[in-house]
Amino acid sequence: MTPLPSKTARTAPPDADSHDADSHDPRSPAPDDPQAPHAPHSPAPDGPATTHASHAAAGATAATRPVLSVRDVRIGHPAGDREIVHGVSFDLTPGKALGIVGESGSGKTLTCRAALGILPPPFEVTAGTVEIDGTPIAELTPRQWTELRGTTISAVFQDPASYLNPSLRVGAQIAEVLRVKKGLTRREARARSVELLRSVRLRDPELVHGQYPYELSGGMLQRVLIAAAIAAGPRILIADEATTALDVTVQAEILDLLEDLRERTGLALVVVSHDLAVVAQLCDEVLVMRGGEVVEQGPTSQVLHNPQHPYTRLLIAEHEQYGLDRFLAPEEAA
Ligand SMILES: Nc1ncnc2c1ncn2[C@@H]1O[C@H](COP(=O)(O)OP(=O)(O)OP(=O)(O)O)[C@@H](O)[C@H]1O
Repeated sequence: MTPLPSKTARTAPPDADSHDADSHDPRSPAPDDPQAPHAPHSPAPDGPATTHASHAAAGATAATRPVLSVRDVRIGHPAGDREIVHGVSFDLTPGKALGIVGESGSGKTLTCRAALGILPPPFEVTAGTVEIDGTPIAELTPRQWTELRGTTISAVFQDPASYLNPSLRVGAQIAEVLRVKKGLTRREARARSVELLRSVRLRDPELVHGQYPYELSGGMLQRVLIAAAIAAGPRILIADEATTALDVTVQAEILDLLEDLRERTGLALVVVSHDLAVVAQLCDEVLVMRGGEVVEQGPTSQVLHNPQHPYTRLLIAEHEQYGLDRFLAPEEAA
């Protein structure tokens, strides 16, 4: 657990540049075309404790129109008749951040993977819809997915080393994203990838650009992966336990970086973390999962200060042992 000040108490230095930089795990395999069936949204009969306000489509402006909309998504193994995630709904508008917390195995990662169209077989979205920019992802062709990934939606997962090609210099891997996704020339891509490495606050970006993954620490690799993930200027970034393996100082720097991107570029964030401190710092809204169910959902300060579900209270109680009050702003600590 990482005691950190709340997002209202932190300010991010405006030095990072990235929004028209780029994208996604350069080595990640092109996922299959998600042909998951989808059904019209219907409210869960016994839904979570929630203060989540759904967006009225009519009259929504660009700023209030969700870039990512998840509607009662259920994930399971159709052949085995086994449902793992029992209905998740949220809307994410530009510049907003949603935190997903909950116990191990509660379905956080599968929910993210469903939104990215990369559910591991044999799992499928068995009901509900995911829309990116108003388009149901179940209708996307593989080619459309290829275009969207990195440029509209991108992701950073734990264990960055497994997402980078060990035999290629890291700069070349970011440059490749820029060439493929942004059509930059080799020279432009190199310059831009150095800029990106600088934007994620790597101290000697020129040097790092020419290094191989094995030459970098875990924190440096995670920054490289973030640089790759934002290189094509995505509008949505899913960070799944992206800072979990890092030491406290590096974690704080990366959270600052994400917050900065969100504020400066309108990047919409989904942050999966077991750490309520991370969510308190970054997220406007939080969704609490347990056993594949959303047990509580609402504005972060409200959920953390006035939890309605016993499991949320338990999570908070566990964190309080580590000083929850230290990462909540005084005015929030009602
Ligand atoms: N590739 C897979 N093959 C088989 N089962 C899987 C796979 N991925 C996830 N599961 C199962 O699906 C359930 C939900 O997993 P998921 O990874 O979404 O949980 P999580 O909340 O992200 O957990 P954690 O916090 O430990 O990462 C778990 O029971 C898990 O064992």
